[in-house]
Amino acid sequence: MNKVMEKKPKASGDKDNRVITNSQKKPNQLENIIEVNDLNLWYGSDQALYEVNMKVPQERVTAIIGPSGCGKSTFLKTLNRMVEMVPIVKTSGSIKYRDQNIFNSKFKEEYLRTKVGMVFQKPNPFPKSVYDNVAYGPRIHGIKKKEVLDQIVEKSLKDAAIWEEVKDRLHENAYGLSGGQQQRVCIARALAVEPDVILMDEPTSALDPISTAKVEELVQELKKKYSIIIVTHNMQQAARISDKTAFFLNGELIEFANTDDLFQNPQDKRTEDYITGRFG
Ligand SMILES: Nc1ncnc2c1ncn2[C@@H]1O[C@H](COP(=O)(O)OP(=O)(O)OP(=O)(O)O)[C@@H](O)[C@H]1O
Repeated sequence: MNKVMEKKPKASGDKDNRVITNSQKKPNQLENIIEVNDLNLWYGSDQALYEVNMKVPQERVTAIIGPSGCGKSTFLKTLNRMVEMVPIVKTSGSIKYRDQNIFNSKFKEEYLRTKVGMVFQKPNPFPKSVYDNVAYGPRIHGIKKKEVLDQIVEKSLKDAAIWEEVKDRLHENAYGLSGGQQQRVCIARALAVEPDVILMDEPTSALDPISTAKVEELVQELKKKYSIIIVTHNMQQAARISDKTAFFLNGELIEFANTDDLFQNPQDKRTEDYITGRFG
């Protein structure tokens, strides 16, 4: 049974390869928007997550790191129950979103998906105009008035830092945009239904360095209003943009701490080995 390590000062260790972070935040002082308690998950008879406990702070960036196959994406997709689209999935434990257990039968999945939005690894705009991509969710929620939709589209595109680039191309197909622009349109699409939490599954892994930098900057802006949980293979990225970092290994949450602490003073030898590049 895995419990996250308690923080204690560490005497020594090889720090040569460690990632240096610049976050000065104190996320522990914030309210937690999501609380995961004793979460286990199985794909059929194969267990993929073991007794995960995590409190996700509000309006901060939480990074999920760990080697391939350790359960990062599974964990992320469990937070909005998208993982249950795989019919053989079973879970135990609880995940509370604003103090309500999302596994409770009374908790509406559509509401959860609105409040806990998701952005995927590869930009996946619909084969529609930029405008229709962003207006898609609000229209499903019954908003029909053009002026209201216009406002939502503009605000969402502005919040996703893509408005200036697309304001004259709103009615062109989103497929005509660059990959980085498409990803920000997808972020705008997620924002248009007013989520609280945005799950990002390696959102920059298909992007070039300039587009990656823009999305990273955007994440820093978005955390003023949203809570962000981001899976990344890139430890430098986790160190640059996150306030808290969770290290997963073989389906267990090995360590969850303020990003500075996790990278500079890991409490578990496995975390230290991973962040110093000894495996993974
Ligand atoms: N749809 C599925 N059906 C069965 N097993 C699955 C399914 N999706 C993932 N798994 C298994 O669950 C475990 C965790 O996979 P997951 O994709 O969550 O890891 P990950 O850390 O996100 O990996 P990566 O970094 O390579 O994307 C792996 O053993 C994987 O084979």
